[in-house]
Amino acid sequence: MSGKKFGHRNGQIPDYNIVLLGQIGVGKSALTVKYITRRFIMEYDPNIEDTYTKHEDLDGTEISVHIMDTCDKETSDQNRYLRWADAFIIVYSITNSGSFEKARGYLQDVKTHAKDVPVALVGNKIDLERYRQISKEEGSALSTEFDCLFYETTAAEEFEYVEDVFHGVLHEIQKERSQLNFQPLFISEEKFHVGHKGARPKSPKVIVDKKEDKPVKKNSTSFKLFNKSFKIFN
Ligand SMILES: Nc1nc2c(ncn2[C@@H]2O[C@H](COP(=O)(O)OP(=O)(O)OP(=O)(O)O)[C@@H](O)[C@H]2O)c(=O)[nH]1
Repeated sequence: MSGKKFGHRNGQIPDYNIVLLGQIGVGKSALTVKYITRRFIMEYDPNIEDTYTKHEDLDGTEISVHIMDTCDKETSDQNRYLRWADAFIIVYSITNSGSFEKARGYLQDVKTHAKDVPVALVGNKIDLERYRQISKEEGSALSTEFDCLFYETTAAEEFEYVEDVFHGVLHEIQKERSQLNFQPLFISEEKFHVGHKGARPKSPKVIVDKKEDKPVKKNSTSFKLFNKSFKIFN
């Protein structure tokens, strides 16, 4: 325990919210559960959308990682995650070219509606190399087009494949936040601005602590609005 930093504000452990998006069957649940439990579990109910929590040590600082494993439905409301996310992981399967096209659609949506939020494009199932339909070069080119991180991975083999993805994304969030700390914070009646970026309020969310296997409700953070605009320097 010694030498570990606990949070950065009010002694609280900082939250890192990650949303996984992608076509059904690409392995969003498998990647999430592998990251949380280090185990590969074969089957999940595709209709369940959960938020999982894991405590992490990020370069000696304790953080809470919250992962929303979405289910891909035409009717689903993007607002539930767009404003909540600190980062997105957009998953496709390297064995399914349709899922790659779907990933492109998600990249377009996220880059349009959640500008400046870190994004990683992830090609999953590289253990199934013999069924590959999307080359690494195609994946990399798409990530360059959308200026985001790129990984190929598998939930079915070593934990490190999955850990690399999540740690890369967590570091990206950390980088983004440290840049924001040096920018002026504007508070207006309408909305918050941190520098040129809109701050994302915390949505009410249900945390499923897999250790305890029961949902834990978290209160939403309330914001106090002022009549006038203030400029605060951190
Ligand atoms: N071989 C292999 N199979 C995988 C991998 N990741 C997931 N799968 C399998 O692919 C199927 C779909 O995985 P899910 O994790 O359920 O996919 P999802 O994206 O969450 O999709 P839904 O749960 O249907 O919303 C399951 O049978 C998994 O066991 C992987 O990296 N390699």
